[in-house]
Amino acid sequence: MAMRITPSILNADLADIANEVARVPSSDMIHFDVMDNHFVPNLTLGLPVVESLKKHTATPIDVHLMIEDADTWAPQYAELGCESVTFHAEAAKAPIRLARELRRLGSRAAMALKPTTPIEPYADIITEFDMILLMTVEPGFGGQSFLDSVLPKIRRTRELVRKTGQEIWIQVDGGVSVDTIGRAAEAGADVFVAGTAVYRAGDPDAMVNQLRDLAITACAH
Ligand SMILES: O=C(CO)[C@@H](O)[C@H](O)COP(=O)(O)O
Ligand SMILES: [Co+2]
Repeated sequence: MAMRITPSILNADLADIANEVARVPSSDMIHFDVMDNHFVPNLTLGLPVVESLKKHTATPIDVHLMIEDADTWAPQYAELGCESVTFHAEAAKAPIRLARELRRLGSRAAMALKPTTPIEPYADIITEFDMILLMTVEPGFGGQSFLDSVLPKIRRTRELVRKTGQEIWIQVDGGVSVDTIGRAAEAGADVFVAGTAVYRAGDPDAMVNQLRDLAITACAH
């Protein structure tokens, strides 16, 4: 199984985003956290910044929308050419319609679940998505500790995905590091967001490659 690493620029120097992205050329995607201070108690960046960043990088953009009105805003990120757009199940009013709209606009469609939101109510609709994001911290801030309590949900989601026979990525986000990525990969994740671990490393690009190698090794066992 391919293992993908997507550094979160939330933890980079936000006054120098284009250069921060250029520091991690080995990344499979760049994770862009959008927060509205309603769905989560924090405020970050939005559409105009993504639009500018798109002109500076060819690396696919993986947008993570932590906003209340996902149905209105998510398609606009797809229209800007973001390769993957993730909205929260807890926020979307019409997740199936929204997923189809994102795909129609040429983006991969993804749905995120907070740590305590179960996957089972969504079992019948996961084929509408290209990726399921299982949060391994409460959304809102970088630099938190990985929640091992989410590992059984990763396993259950991997089993649901296997039964569909489709290639649906399982992403984890929050507290992913050299110490935790193996457990997440072994449980069934194959896309890893890493903010602090990458941007606090002495060599961020070497860290991207190290994390990917650790995930591959863990998955092989
Ligand atoms: O979505 C979020 C936080 O809500 C994440 O994408 C974090 O930005 C990841 O940061 P680390 O936990 O890796 O430091
Ligand atoms: Co995120």
